[in-house]
Amino acid sequence: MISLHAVTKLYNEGRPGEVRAVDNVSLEIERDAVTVFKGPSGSGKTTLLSIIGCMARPSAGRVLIDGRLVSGLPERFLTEERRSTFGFVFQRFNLIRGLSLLENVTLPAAPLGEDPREVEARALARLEALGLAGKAAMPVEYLSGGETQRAAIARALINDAPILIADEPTANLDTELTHRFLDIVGALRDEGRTVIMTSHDPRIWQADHVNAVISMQDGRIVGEYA
Ligand SMILES: Nc1ncnc2c1ncn2[C@@H]1O[C@H](COP(=O)(O)OP(=O)(O)OP(=O)(O)O)[C@@H](O)[C@H]1O
Repeated sequence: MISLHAVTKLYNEGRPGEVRAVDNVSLEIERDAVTVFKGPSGSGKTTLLSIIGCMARPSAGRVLIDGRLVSGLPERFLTEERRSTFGFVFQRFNLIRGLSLLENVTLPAAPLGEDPREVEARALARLEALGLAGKAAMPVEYLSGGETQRAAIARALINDAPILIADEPTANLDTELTHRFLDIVGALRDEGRTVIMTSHDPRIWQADHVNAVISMQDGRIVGEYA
């Protein structure tokens, strides 16, 4: 269980242009489930995902992962938590130009000291599942928008992290690829993984694999259904 207690995030705190991006949110997110945040642009979804994924700290409130308080951890421990617990697909994909698709996908596994051949085999299997096996050797800057997005998904999955966090993962995908993505999400959940994402896409909110949909507005939770 991921628990948020009265989480608030202010940007530019105490300065002109202060923004209350997340406003006093309390919430429980089930493990082994797929949870989707929806809501208008600027409602705080990405900010909340960043806090859950230990990429940002709340200005106030607490975040617990399986009962462990993570919101107050020193930076060193937060980095470790981030690396061992989460895989990320963010809107800015941060793929590294000049490296091939396969190199980009295997990169997050480098600090973990695994056998590179095993990592590569796993990367190729993920690329195959996402319809990208034929592009493994291609420098990432030549990939299309939708291919880049799938590359980011493959990379997020490489470390078999228990929690996958994805910000608008299907924004550039057509219906066929959206369904393929949802099948992967369903398979991850069936393997006991947790998936938390944001989406503007009704195909995602209505998908069989999705267990909970949480609506946000102005930094607050305004609806929740399972
Ligand atoms: N680094 C930042 N500094 C200042 N304000 C920020 C920063 N990041 C986000 N914001 C503001 O916080 C609010 C919430 O932004 P956030 O990106 O979390 O919304 P969102 O619901 O994910 O939007 P979208 O659907 O457009 O991605 C917005 O008003 C945004 O302008």
